[in-house]
Amino acid sequence: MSWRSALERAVGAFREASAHLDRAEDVIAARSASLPAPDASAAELRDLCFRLASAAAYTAPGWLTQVLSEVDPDTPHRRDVPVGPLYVRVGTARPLPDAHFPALVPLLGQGHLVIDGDATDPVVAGLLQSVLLRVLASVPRVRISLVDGVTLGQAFTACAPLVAAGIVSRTATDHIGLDTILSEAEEHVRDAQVAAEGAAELPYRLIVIAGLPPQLGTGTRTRIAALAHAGPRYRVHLVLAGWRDRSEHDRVPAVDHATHLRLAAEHPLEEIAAPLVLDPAPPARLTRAVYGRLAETVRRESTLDVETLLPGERWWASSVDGLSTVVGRDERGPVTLSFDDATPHWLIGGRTGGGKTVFLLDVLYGLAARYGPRELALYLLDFKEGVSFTEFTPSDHDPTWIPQVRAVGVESDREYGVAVLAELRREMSRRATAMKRAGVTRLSELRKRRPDLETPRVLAVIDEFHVLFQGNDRLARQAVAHLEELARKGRSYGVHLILASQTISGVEALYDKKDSIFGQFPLRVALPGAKGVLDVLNNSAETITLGSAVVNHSGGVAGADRLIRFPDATAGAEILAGLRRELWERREAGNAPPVIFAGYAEQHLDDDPLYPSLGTGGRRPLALVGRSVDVGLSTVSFPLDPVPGRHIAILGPSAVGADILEAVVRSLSRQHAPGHARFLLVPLVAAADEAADAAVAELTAAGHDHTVVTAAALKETVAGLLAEADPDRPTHLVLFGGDSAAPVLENAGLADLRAVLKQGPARGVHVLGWWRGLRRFIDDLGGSQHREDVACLVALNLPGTDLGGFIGDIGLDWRPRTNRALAIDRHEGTVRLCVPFVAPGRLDEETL
Ligand SMILES: Nc1ncnc2c1ncn2[C@@H]1O[C@H](COP(=O)(O)OP(=O)(O)OP(=O)(O)O)[C@@H](O)[C@H]1O
Repeated sequence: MSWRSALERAVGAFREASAHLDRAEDVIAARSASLPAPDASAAELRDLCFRLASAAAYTAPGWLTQVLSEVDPDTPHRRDVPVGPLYVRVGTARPLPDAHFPALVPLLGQGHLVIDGDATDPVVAGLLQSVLLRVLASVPRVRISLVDGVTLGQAFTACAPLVAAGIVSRTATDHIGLDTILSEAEEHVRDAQVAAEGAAELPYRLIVIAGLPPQLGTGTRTRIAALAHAGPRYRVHLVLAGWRDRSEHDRVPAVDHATHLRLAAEHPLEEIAAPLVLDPAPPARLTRAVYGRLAETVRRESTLDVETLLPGERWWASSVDGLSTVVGRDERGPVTLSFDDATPHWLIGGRTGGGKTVFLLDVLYGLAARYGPRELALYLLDFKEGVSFTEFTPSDHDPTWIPQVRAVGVESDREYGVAVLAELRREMSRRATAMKRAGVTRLSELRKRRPDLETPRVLAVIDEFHVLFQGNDRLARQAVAHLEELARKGRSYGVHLILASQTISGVEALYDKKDSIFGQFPLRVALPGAKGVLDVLNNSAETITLGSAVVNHSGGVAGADRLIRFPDATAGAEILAGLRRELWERREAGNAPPVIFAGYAEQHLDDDPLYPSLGTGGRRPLALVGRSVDVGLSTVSFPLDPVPGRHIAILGPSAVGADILEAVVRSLSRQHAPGHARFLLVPLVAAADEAADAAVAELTAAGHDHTVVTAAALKETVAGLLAEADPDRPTHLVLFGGDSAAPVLENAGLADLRAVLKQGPARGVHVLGWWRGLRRFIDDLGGSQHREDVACLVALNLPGTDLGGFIGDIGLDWRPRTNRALAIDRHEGTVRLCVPFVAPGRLDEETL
């Protein structure tokens, strides 16, 4: 609000208040002037009552003073906040049986109502319900807290629709609930004391206590009295029933600014010297109608549309000083959160179904609409089953993508997560080097000095990040090391993280550090059911509902919370599809679609980016076996050159072994001109027949010199291999089931095979085989001391310890799993986790 409108509003409030004062003075003057003398006639008293009733209707208009049993349930509730203090009717004063006027008490903006009886007395329960209805129907956005320590919440059962709509919190029925409410109110007062806004900007807060919970200490009663003393100035008010001395020695403290209602007294309100009939509970029909409408209005007004998060103009923002986006709204309006020096990384928590994915989508679309690809690069990683981030990638029905997204991992392996973190670290190093060369110390300076360098802010989102640390193994240690480095240095290099999880309390690996890595995550977002995201003493996320979040900029400490609501991005699917297309159409030429790593997906040779580019004439033909689990999903291949050991052994009983061998043959087929290489295909086991047939078909179609060698002819073929070899015309001996070769080769044939393994590559002969068992393979080699004879290995479902023992790496961390293989090149010293090439549909049949 501008200072001018604030001033105008204050002047208006002042005028209205002084008008109230004038009116009140008139009423008092009229009343004292016309107070009946002891012998005054009943007619005069009736006239006075009439005038007091008119004054009351004027002072407390509409819902505040009407007789509720006479109000039409369709009467609308008030939509604008009334200016000036509020009086509420509590009953009817009856100086004569036929003369009466409404009895009002000052409440909001003024003081409190204190009643000695509690809600176990139906008269008090009825009165409380009537006061509550009057206030709720008259004052929009009033914050109400309910306490009923005497009838287990029964006094407020009519409020259920309001609780469901989040207008009032669930009734507290014990001293713990009461303590929480008092703490919130005290915090409200403390915040208000230091807030820049005047108290008139604050929402009203009304605490209605239907009766104090049993075993309430004097401490709590003192707190209530203190709140009553300080509250009205900051718009905190109480309706306090059951406030009476317990005994002569156990007295309740005095409550300042209070109007006291003493039920048993001759004149229950001492300000009105007349008998008083308290208002009964409002008709249930009326309460239902009003509360139902209120709940509906709040729901409608608080339903946020994802469009409200998007800027009017796309890609206008610069990320030099950070990234900011609107994530939702609170009672003061839109809430913007940032990635900058103060809050470089965010930690988000929430139970399954608590809205984490939706919140992340809100953030990502908000950022993608504001910052173009030169300002922002996104890496999105999800470890759980689901489709969280796939909507940013092209699909069959929507070929568009979000141009800022570099890589998306869905149902990712931990190795993929570590690869992404490693890539981000490399990016930090590149930036550090560029900054040194440019002689600057800040990324913003680098961007100014070297506009030619692309240095967008990088945001990596890791959903269910705790999975990275499951296992407490080598991988977990790598993840911790990467994360620590990124968390500590990221802000200096424009690299930011969002870690999201159901809980962070289980991630001990990150707590074990001297200073917890989470200290680098000052911005916390707690969604419903979040555990460990806020400080242990901060329980504000415990009661929030779906669609809301507690945002805390101070590492989750109590007192620094902001309750926001955020829209359901999935409900705005059409808007977001439109936005995606719009951003996609704006992309620059050369903007590549994101690399997608879907953990569950098969990899096919035909879809490999390298495969179509393979041609004849290369110096070292590449045998393609799969795609690496790294950020770019690079192709895993073994170069087949004349160096000893350049043979390939695929090891493990999984039928995927045959598919890999087929991919090897097909990829080599592309790199030889017909007649320039020889393929000898040996189908030895039924499990490989399909793959062997497909390989034969491929070689036939390509016009290659190839022969299908039967088991019976294998011995003779192997015996002649070296003699017939021609280094300029390579020979590939392809064993589809190498484990079945030994019986047909017999000792002499095995000796020939071993000679081929030793001397073959130099003469252009390479053995490519699938052995279903490691033992058999080692025997065929002539013992593990000959393991160097086959330098290229693809391990499938072999126990990690057996494999580690064979390759001489006892620390090898290999846990066989479906759709994964370990590609080992002993010459290059690489061990790469990969998704092997399979025949389409293979995984439907494959189980480990
Ligand atoms: N702001 C919101 N308003 C209304 N509904 C919401 C909101 N946010 C989420 N929801 C609804 O809650 C459900 C769960 O949301 P979401 O998928 O984001 O949860 P999650 O925490 O990611 O769960 P999981 O971890 O199981 O994937 C969805 O059906 C979604 O429509």
